[in-house]
Amino acid sequence: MANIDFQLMLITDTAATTAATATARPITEAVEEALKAGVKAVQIREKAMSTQELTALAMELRQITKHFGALLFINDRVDVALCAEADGVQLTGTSIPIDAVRRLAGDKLLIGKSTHSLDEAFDARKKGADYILLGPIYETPSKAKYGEPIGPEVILKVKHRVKLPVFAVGGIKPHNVKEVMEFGADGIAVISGILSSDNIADVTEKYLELLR
Ligand SMILES: Cc1ncc(COP(=O)(O)OP(=O)(O)O)c(N)n1
Ligand SMILES: Cc1ncsc1CCOP(=O)(O)O
Ligand SMILES: [Mg+2]
Repeated sequence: MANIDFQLMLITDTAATTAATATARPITEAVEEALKAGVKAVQIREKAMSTQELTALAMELRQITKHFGALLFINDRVDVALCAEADGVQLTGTSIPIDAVRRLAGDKLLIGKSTHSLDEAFDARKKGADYILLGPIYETPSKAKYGEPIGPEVILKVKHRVKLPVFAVGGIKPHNVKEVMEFGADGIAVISGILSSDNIADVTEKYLELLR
């Protein structure tokens, strides 16, 4: 199983990010630009893709991430993660349970869990997750339907009670990286801050600099 030795996870969402003119290009190109700038973990999160499209993208990004020495995670789809020989799977609130994934994948996959509260974080640890995403910390259009963001203070509470790497997600922009890290996050996960930027390389370098 791979090590969780990254601080910045880039999450893909072509539906949300290719609408912006500056980033209207294949997702593989955008991801490659971020990898060139130093990203060491990529999560493919493509809720609207067919299984075949998703598998093809996973295979392609597997080659590219390997070339850059970066980890690859697949949102929700354990089967696709195994097929593509990804490093991990990001389980959501409606995914196969953590213990079932562990039985299926053994130590082939890191298991991340998407969590939105202290209770969910605690539960993820109890059930055997390797790390969690916690959010949405700040307002972000893609999660507006779920109500108010949870705020950065929750990170501190989770870190006190849950012995797992915690990645803050949701509205993480360069100006609030310092805040989430001060509240105890081990790292951050970002979609629009990178993929909607008109200069992916520059903004990626900026995030990485802020995390040093
Ligand atoms: C507050 C909140 N947000 C999102 C969801 C459902 O999605 P989730 O389980 O977080 O999966 P990913 O967004 O990480 O793919 C939820 N249940 N509650
Ligand atoms: C996947 C996810 N989980 C919680 S918020 C979120 C969306 C993050 O997107 P952005 O970085 O654009 O706010
Ligand atoms: Mg989530």
